[in-house]
Amino acid sequence: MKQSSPLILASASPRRQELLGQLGWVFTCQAADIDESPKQNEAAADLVCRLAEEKAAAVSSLHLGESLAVLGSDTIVVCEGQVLGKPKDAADSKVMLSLLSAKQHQVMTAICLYYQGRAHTQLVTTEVYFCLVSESQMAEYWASGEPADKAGSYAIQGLGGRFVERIEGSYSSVVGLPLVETDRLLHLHLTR
Ligand SMILES: Cc1cn([C@H]2C[C@H](O)[C@@H](COP(=O)(O)OP(=O)(O)OP(=O)(O)O)O2)c(=O)[nH]c1=O
Repeated sequence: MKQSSPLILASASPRRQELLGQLGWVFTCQAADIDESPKQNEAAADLVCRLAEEKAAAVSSLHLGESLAVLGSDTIVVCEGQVLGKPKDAADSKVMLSLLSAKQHQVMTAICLYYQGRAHTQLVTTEVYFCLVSESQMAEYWASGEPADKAGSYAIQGLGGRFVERIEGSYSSVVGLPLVETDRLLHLHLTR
């Protein structure tokens, strides 16, 4: 069956592009340029949902009058009530990995499908358990270049996988796009 509406993934992330590709939907990509700073006293769940919605809405607004669907997504790491985005530098990365070391934290990914003027949003939370990470491992890891564009300063799918003892929840959500929930959301509102 033909897909009902063209679909745009509002993202510059090659990981999200690859994950959405796994689901077999036909789509194009367009990066959303939004301010990702949190509001004062904004809860983590509210922040990640708002950013996914703003990414989808921002790309939608570039296509006014066109009948298309836009999928936005955002990922944050939350540990002991602190929200971790992407690290600014090596020192910031060390602070983040020290916080995560030998502890449990949450990875929250929100997805938002913007379609026919409405936002359909879902939050997926995964529990991640880190092993002890030494200072030399933190420095070596920063030097690899991998943590720089990753929320919480690690990538489970890369070298950072060595820090992850176990997870409870969705692996693909930690990488940036929860496969089951995204497919369900798209099927609910679009046909193909
Ligand atoms: C925790 C973790 C995060 N990440 C990534 C997922 C997200 O791409 C990134 C968090 O930044 P985001 O701001 O969610 O996304 P992005 O800037 O990469 O892409 P865009 O806004 O254009 O869609 O961290 C991993 O790749 N692996 C991990 O294990």
